[in-house]
Amino acid sequence: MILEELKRNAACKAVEEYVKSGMVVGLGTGTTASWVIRHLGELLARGELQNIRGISTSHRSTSLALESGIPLVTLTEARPDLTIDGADEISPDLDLVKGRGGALLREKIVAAASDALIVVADETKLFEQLGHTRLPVEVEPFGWETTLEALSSLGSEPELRTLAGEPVRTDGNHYTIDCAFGLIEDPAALEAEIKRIPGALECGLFVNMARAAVIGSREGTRILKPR
Ligand SMILES: O=C(CO)[C@H](O)[C@H](O)COP(=O)(O)O
Repeated sequence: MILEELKRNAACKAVEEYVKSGMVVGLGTGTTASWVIRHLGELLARGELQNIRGISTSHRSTSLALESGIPLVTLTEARPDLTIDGADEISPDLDLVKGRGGALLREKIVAAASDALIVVADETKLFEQLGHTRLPVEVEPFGWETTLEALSSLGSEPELRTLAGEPVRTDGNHYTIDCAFGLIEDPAALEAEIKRIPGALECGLFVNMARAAVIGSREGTRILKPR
């Protein structure tokens, strides 16, 4: 089974298990979250779900939601009953690393405003400990070099995210610094340390936020709860 099928299976199961008619749903960003948006659109078109409104976490997800026929609202108008989003790493406590897709600040704002966060992923995202991939930190472009130095002094190897030699801009017009910390012993403590840096707007550690993870694997799709 190819990875894309595992992501799709997880996304469809999460929608069918957790989304009820009338809900406001936070729409994540990334390839797995895209399957969530498509499946929500299909169920709405078939009348199996009704009166769903989405709150999007990125321009990409906004375009896909509108193409899929999902009416969108903003956080000014409503709060999500739940958010379904992908992740780059998932620990047994369901702590997460997110942000490889460049939307972590808006994703965290929407997830924090939701009654529940449900993660969707394929089985390659499960780890005993977080820190196998670089931890993304969304930063203010002004003085980003000093923010990079501060992230380095926390013990990471930080790297500004670039494309064709230019800094990549998030939807909020910020930069992202990807930090190699190695294995992370205490995600909550690291998150707190990073957030003390003035130019660091938000980091990709989502600690104690996910209520469940729906995981697509070759043996089937399963739902994990925090350990
Ligand atoms: O955090 C994210 C975007 O900021 C994504 O949810 C994360 O990178 C996972 O993406 P994918 O489902 O494409 O593997």
